[in-house]
Amino acid sequence: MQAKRMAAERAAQLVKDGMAVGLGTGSTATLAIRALADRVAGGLRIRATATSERSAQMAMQWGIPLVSLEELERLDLTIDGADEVDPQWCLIKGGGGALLREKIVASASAQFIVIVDASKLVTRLGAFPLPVEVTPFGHVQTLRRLGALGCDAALREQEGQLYRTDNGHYIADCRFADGIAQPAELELRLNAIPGVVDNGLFVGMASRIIVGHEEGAEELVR
Ligand SMILES: O=C[C@H](O)[C@H](O)[C@H](O)COP(=O)(O)O
Repeated sequence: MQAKRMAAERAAQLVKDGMAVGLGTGSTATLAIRALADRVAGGLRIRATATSERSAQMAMQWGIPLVSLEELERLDLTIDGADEVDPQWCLIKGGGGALLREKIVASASAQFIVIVDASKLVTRLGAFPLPVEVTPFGHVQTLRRLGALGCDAALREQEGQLYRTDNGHYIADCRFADGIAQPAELELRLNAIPGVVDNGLFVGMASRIIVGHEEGAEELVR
């Protein structure tokens, strides 16, 4: 947790007065929301929009002024975690089920700051099952077509029920036995399947990657 905190606190320092900020989802993003809340309590003036109901709840509780994405022309910066980061800065996200809103918010941001601990750095994506958000309608067909792309696709469950995202969809966690060789191509192929709303591959989106360690944080250089 300390390493995640180091990355989160470094990212929170990048936020300047007057910025519109996207708040990510997950344990690392939560630490960034906390760090930002402390800065807001100290006088920083920002407007923020959240990538999940959970993050919105925390931000509200901790005194960060929230607006809907629709009220913002653009975002200056979004801070979010990731499940895997490869050497080309391609990401897998969605372990917490928030990938769709995360991708919408990140793509509306001038800067997308990714915060991770070193355990998230991989040479090839795919040891972490790729989350794909699918519509409940037709999901059996959709999963079949996902499987035809060479993965084992299983619907995510939570407490014995099918997991539902904040958008009311299911998540199919897709395991590719040999990992993901071509993330950019796979992202497009997945999204071309009817019934797929979006997938957790984030390609060419990260502006900065901050890696936390026990004693500090470093920025990856490309
Ligand atoms: O849907 C969740 C997000 O993509 C998270 O940012 C991702 O799963 C990383 O979460 P954590 O910081 O808890 O490892």
